[in-house]
Amino acid sequence: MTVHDPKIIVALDFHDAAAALAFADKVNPALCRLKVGKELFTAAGPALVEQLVGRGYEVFLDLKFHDIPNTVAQAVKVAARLGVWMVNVHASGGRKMMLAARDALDGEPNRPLLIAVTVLTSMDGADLAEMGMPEPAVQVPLLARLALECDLDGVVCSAQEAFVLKKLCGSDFKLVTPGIRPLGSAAGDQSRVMTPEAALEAGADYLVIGRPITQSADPVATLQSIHASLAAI
Ligand SMILES: O=C(O)c1cc(=O)[nH]c(=O)n1[C@@H]1O[C@H](COP(=O)(O)O)[C@@H](O)[C@H]1O
Repeated sequence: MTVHDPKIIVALDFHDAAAALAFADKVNPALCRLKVGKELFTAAGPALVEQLVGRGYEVFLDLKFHDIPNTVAQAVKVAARLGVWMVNVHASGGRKMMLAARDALDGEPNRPLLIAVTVLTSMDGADLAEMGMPEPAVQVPLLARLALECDLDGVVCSAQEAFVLKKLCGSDFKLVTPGIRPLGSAAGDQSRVMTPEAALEAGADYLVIGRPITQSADPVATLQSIHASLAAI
């Protein structure tokens, strides 16, 4: 199956480069984009990212930078030079941090999309309340507006917030949604979940899916069946 501009970003949450490359060899860049997060990056580092880019994949480097503005700005600049397609920061790092990150990417010949994590999809209202924050339905739009004002390209949010955010932030503002669970798959540590079909219908631009694909007995068949379910939408 070949998909133009695949909406699925597979989270390569593997322990080592060999497992990640074995997965990358089974699929292809027309079928999915790939995400390298903290586990795999800590194990395999920038060399693995460059290998995936070299194989033609659009890579989302998900290191969720959250630090003082200068540190984050320099980190996203280095990420851009790895040739990644997308990189993220935490919106809760604030306006000055996001503006510094955005400015740092100006002039980079291969500027990746810069997006901000709003509220992690593992968190619910009770988690936020004990940190003195309002519920996701309030906090996510607030952080998404801030990211938009900082001229970021989009946010990471739950698909549960996608419909509201598309109206609030406009159709060009990318909504990247983890916490995607096909019917019947375990939620695990995710709280704000949605099926792939409902997420796309709600306005999500990209669906981040990890364990339901990578831990499936036949990951390629699972990926293709999710694509088939999306094709009708
Ligand atoms: O930035 C992310 O990618 C991210 C943000 C978020 O709010 N929630 C979230 O689950 N993620 C990532 O998305 C992936 C979800 O994986 P699964 O829960 O296995 O589908 C993981 O790699 C997470 O690190």
